[in-house]
Amino acid sequence: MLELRSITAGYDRRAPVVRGISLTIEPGEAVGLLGPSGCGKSTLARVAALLHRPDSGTLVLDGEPVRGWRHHAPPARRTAIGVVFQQPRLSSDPRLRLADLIAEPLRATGRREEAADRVAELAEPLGLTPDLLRRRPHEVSDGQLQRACLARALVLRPRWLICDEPTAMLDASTTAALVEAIEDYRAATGAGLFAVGHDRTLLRRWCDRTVHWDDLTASSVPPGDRPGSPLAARRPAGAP
Ligand SMILES: Nc1ncnc2c1ncn2[C@@H]1O[C@H](COP(=O)(O)OP(=O)(O)OP(=O)(O)O)[C@@H](O)[C@H]1O
Repeated sequence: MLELRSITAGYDRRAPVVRGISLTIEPGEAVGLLGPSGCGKSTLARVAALLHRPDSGTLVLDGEPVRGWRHHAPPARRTAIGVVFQQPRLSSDPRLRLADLIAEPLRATGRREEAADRVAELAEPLGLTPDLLRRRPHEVSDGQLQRACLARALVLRPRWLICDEPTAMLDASTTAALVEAIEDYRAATGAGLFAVGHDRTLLRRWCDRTVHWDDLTASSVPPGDRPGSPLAARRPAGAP
């Protein structure tokens, strides 16, 4: 289970962008999160991916509260989660050929000898030909690079996948290929998915359950403070 409990997070402690959000994803469940641009979805996804330490609240991963973030997270924790970001170029080392980019997590965890087999296994269903695997990021399209980034996210066989608008800039056929690859991976491994996006139709098709940012925010605000509440209307201006 992946549980975000009362998470408050952001880039300035005095003005957090995520405020007291709670969300639970059951093992193997696919949950989509919809919301307007700039509301804090990516920030929450980064917290769930152990990439952004929240100001307060708890992330419980497979029954254990997370205490370390980024490079302070224990390797077993980090490798339980695969992440795909919106912009593949920002998350790819431009010096690496696609085959090495996909194998990067294996090298980083001392499993270099598995690289050749695992890259071949992942590349074929994603349409990454041997020719593409030899190229560097600037020599491939965004869609081809995003396919490689998805393969990299799957290479350690994570139990959880966090996808932050991975198909936002892609055409319909690349989107379909990525979604199918993720669905196949989940069917084969039972991995859970937390997908953030704007595309309601895609998320609804892809996920077991879709939640809207406003609903998460509403449930984190005491009833009397919610917009439209008679209690909120009666509250004097400036009252806490
Ligand atoms: N590194 C950062 N430093 C300061 N502010 C940031 C940083 N990253 C994001 N923000 C701000 O935090 C807020 C939430 O951003 P976030 O990327 O989480 O939103 P989002 O819901 O994912 O948006 P979108 O759907 O447009 O990707 C925005 O106001 C954004 O400008």
